[in-house]
Amino acid sequence: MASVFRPETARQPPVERPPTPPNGGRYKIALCQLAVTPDKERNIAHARSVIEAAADNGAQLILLPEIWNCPYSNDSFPVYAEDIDAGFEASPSSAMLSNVAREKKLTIVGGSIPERSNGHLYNTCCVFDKDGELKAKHRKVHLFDIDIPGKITFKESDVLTAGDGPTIVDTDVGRIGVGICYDIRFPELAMLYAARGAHIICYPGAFNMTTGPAHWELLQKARAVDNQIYVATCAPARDPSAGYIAWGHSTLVGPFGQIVATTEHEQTTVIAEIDYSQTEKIRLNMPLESQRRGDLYNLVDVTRHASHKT
Ligand SMILES: O=C(O)CCC(=O)C(=O)O
Repeated sequence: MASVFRPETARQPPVERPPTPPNGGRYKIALCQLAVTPDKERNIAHARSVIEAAADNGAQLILLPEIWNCPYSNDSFPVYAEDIDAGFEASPSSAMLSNVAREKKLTIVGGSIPERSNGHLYNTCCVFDKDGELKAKHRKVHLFDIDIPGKITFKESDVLTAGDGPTIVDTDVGRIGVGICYDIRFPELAMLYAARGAHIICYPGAFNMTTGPAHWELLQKARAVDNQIYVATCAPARDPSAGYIAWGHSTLVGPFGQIVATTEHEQTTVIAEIDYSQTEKIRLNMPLESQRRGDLYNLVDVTRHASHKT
């Protein structure tokens, strides 16, 4: 029996909010919109230097793009995949993130890389704490399978396996929910994170030249405003010569649905201030959580509509 959505907001008392992180929940986030090449070593070295520069500019939370260590393509995933569970020697991308997190005392939501595990490939985001410890691993739960004829066709499920759970993790900069790119299209995941007390949802992503202009900003604002929560996204920089052309536009959206900071498509780092007291204020001004009518729209009974085939 498949059941994809247990609306904790409707069925359960709200989860106790985690304590506000140090400094009243104020800190800087860096969205590192990296240029990605077919040279993995170069991508890793480049990412490291960008992260170091962001740290030197005061960032405490780093967000990287979806698939930052290789080109985004089904052909590349098996070639560049790393076995993260086999230790850092088997995963140079994770090793670098762990080292730089420890050295610079950063929380890193490490974008995503292709992961190989037990004969499967995943699109995986690793979260590191300021001691360089791997705190969580999110495997993209909704694979990007779309076909808009003449515009964009992609079928991740030809190569990748979907992850089997949401990922929420406590860090020095608060409780973070993680989704990867297409995951942002599914509001239930963001609702679940909000209900579990997340301060911010981070989505590494790589929208394209068709769905990017149509939906990228809209989806970020929707997830933020519905849940009165910070939403951060980070995309690769655009490479017009690549097989898959990314939209870029890494963005931080605040809990009122407002754009706090954003950029165009070139390689850059967006550094922006997060202030969780804003979230508290907006939730007091507009107390959606306590006004929710779970008695009217309890969505537990969705099993007959649910399908999860991977
Ligand atoms: O949802 C979209 O339009 C793009 C998603 C995507 O590019 C991805 O999941 O990698």
